[in-house]
Amino acid sequence: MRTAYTSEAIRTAEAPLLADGVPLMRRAARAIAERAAAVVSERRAAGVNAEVLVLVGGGNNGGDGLWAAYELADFGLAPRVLLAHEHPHAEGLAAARGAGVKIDQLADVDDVAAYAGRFGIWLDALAGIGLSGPLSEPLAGLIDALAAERERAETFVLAVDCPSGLSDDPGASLAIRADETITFAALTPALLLPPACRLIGRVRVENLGIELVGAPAAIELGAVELRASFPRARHLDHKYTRGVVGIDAGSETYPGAGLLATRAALAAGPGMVRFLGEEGVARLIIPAMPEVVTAPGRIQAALIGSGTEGGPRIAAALADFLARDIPVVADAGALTCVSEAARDRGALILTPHLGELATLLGCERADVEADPVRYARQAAERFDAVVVAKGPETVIVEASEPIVTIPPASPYLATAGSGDVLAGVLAATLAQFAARAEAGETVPALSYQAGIAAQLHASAVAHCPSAPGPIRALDLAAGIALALGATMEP
Ligand SMILES: NC(=O)C1=CN([C@@H]2O[C@H](COP(=O)(O)OP(=O)(O)OC[C@H]3O[C@@H](n4cnc5c(N)ncnc54)[C@H](O)[C@@H]3O)[C@@H](O)[C@H]2O)[C@@H](O)CC1
Ligand SMILES: Nc1ncnc2c1ncn2[C@@H]1O[C@H](COP(=O)(O)OP(=O)(O)O)[C@@H](O)[C@H]1O
Ligand SMILES: [K+]
Repeated sequence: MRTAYTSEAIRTAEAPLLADGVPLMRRAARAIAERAAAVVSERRAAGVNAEVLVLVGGGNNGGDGLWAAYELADFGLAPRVLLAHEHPHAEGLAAARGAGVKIDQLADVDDVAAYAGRFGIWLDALAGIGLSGPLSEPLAGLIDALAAERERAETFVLAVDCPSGLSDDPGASLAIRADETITFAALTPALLLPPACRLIGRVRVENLGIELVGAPAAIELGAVELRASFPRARHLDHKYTRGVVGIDAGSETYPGAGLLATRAALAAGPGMVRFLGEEGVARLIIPAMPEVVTAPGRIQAALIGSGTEGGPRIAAALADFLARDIPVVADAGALTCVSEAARDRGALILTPHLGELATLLGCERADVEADPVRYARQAAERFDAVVVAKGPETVIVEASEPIVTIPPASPYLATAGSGDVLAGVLAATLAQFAARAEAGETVPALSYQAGIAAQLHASAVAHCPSAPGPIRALDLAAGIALALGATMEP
């Protein structure tokens, strides 16, 4: 599991070490310089420009850069420094000067893009976790110019702590895209969450002995958590203790969604799947999946809406499910039926893709794509719900819990029916955790459970016969059972 902490939490954790005089900056600089030296060697071997420019801002991030320049000079690599601030870190500057590093002032440079473009490697140490508020000038203009030049010249960028401009806010986008980021203490939310996480390249965390305390701001669940947390059948289980899921999905227009969601729910291993949707869809499901039960009865979690366009019947069925005080996944058409007022009811889990999230909030899709976390948070608050925002990255928001995401999944998941499969897996997963909770066991938060389900969905791709190529949703549904089986191997 990867975790991200706010810059405030990181500062708090650093404070006692700094008070004890632990040389954190020197350690950070050493790690950066070692990695930069390795990049120099690789580029020299490839016969490409390996001249190093260190971009230095006014805070301790710039201090890291100056000390890294000192170390690089010590390695005999003759880096150059561009000071973007009038008052850079004094000790770092003295050390770099003392080591013979050539230093330029931004004010003396006519065309900064042309100047920086002469170097093959940039160390971006303009700003780190000390950034407060939106970027102001002259830093904003400098980053903008260098971000464009970097794409033109195919410079290798090594970000110090974070691409300058990104720390806490994953919606920030003004930054120089990095090939690699070396971050200290811990990841910050922007390094883990979209869209900022797309700008950081390969990331390594140099902990420097800094111990973070308290809950992280965001977590990334992966294969390890899927294996460790997914409920397994036990000797004394019967079908009701394994979890029963109710599904109302599919319609005359989109019957396939009902089939896919039901097939995926079965594959995710609950004790029973009850199909409670339209009769016409049930008539297709039963011959294909005879283990599905159509009789009403007890359920421990529900899915409603995949393959429907909402409307009064879905709205009433959603209200019925919620009145049972069980977790209810509202997908696709059911998203048009959720109301802000609902209280005293079971947990509501919304699974919008980014277009549906925009519709739900009455805003533009482009705005949601530019900052999915912010809008998922808004929806979670407004509808008192857990929001699973689907897209190139999955972002799951629940009040008072860390934001949950999963590692990058195959883009072939972007295929019709893939969301129906996720909805089925999610409801079946929630039913299994709910059954455990009923038995008195402590279970993780719903957002964590949903993250486990999303990871199972993503893992199923590798079990499709056509993987790593394009997949079809029906194979994905079958792949769920195979993925789950693989995680249960001893
Ligand atoms: N606390 C420590 O001693 C350690 C800190 N480290 C480094 O220090 C960094 C944090 O240092 P600082 O707290 O000095 O802060 P930073 O160096 O990250 O940022 C401060 C600089 O950004 C500018 N700035 C802030 N907000 C701005 C805005 N909205 N628009 C434009 N410019 C803005 C400030 O004028 C200042 O020049 C970390 O990211 C890390 O790189 C590491 O050396 C490890 C130890
Ligand atoms: N580019 C991508 N990379 C990885 N996963 C993606 C990408 N685009 C979409 N997905 C995933 O594919 C699924 C698509 O769901 P959805 O849009 O509801 O599809 P549908 O309604 O057609 O079934 C979601 O789980 C989403 O996170
Ligand atoms: K930086």
